[in-house]
Amino acid sequence: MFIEEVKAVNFRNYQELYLQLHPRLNIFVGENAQGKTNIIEMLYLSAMGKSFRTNKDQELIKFGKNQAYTKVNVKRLSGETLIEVRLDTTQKKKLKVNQIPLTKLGELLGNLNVVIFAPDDLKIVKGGPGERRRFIDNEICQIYPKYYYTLNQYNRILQQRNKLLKESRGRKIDLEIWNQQLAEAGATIITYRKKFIKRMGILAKLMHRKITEEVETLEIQYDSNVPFKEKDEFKEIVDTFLKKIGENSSMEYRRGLTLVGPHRDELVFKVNNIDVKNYGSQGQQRTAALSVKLAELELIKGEVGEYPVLLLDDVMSELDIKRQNYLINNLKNVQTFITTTMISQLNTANTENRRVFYVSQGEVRKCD
Ligand SMILES: Nc1ncnc2c1ncn2[C@@H]1O[C@H](COP(=O)(O)OP(=O)(O)OP(=O)(O)O)[C@@H](O)[C@H]1O
Repeated sequence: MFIEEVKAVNFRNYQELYLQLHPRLNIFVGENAQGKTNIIEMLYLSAMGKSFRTNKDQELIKFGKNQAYTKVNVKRLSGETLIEVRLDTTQKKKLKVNQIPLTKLGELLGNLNVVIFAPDDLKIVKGGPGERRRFIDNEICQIYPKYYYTLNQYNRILQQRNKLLKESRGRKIDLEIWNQQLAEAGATIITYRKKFIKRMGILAKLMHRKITEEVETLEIQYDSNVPFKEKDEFKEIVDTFLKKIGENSSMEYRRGLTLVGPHRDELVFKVNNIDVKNYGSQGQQRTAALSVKLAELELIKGEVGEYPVLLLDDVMSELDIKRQNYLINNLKNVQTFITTTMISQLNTANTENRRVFYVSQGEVRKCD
């Protein structure tokens, strides 16, 4: 799939933006703080219904304005999809796909698939477990939109259960119904994560071998808080979940908190058998994160039948020339957006296969 056209009004520092894009490589060049990332953010918003930089939609509206509007045309094997987002300082955002208003954010997911790699993505490897869970959940949502509802449902049950535990002030209360609900929603999440992480691990390992020229081996391990066995299916995971709740019950009452479930899952990245979060070099951490992102391209293609769009925000300067070239020259069938401050950093052998845009103070000019 690829994005053919983009339109935006009063989005961040753009009063009006209209772009016709290259189906393969689009490079946005400009000095700092000119609006390059804002374009990536707008594309991400069209895919995910939210920004990757802020949870506050208001921040996306141009200073001094009350509304913002974005529109992207996506060409897919199945035809064309038009995605519109309307933001308002006084109302909830409105989403439309092919001119039909959506009632839930979840309905947007899957219309435009994107993979983003931004400087912050180093957190996937370097950050806390919450960052890794958020990353995995976002990826699964894109491929299986139903997962989004399960996550919401799980979080609602978790909140309610935590509230009851807190209010009980250490006294035993009847939580049986809540335990069952938590275990079922939780086991659904674990089943999705288990399947996804296994496939992602195989692909990321392959990518990582290529990028490191066969020198290093990446392994990704799903360290679930509910200790399932490899062969376990949903039913067995529910049973293990309930058993673990039973074992931790006294502690839960004491602490007034749910201690069992996928909200405490962890993901471990190992390079040549060493935990890269704690012992890896910066370069190893970055390469591990990049491999995961490239694996996602293949994963999404496997599920939806075509490559997603790749958004590379300001990452080129962090990579050595070999790795930059790998990204630019080996992703031939993937529409890629790159932001950079220096075009000379990029070695794009085939100049016909790309479009370069200069970005300056919220204005974009196409070059060559
Ligand atoms: N809501 C807003 N309204 C108007 N301008 C905004 C808004 N939000 C951010 N900006 C402006 O957008 C600019 C930042 O844009 P962006 O983050 O895309 O920069 P960039 O070109 O990617 O820079 P860098 O190379 O430093 O990453 C800043 O000038 C900022 O003041």
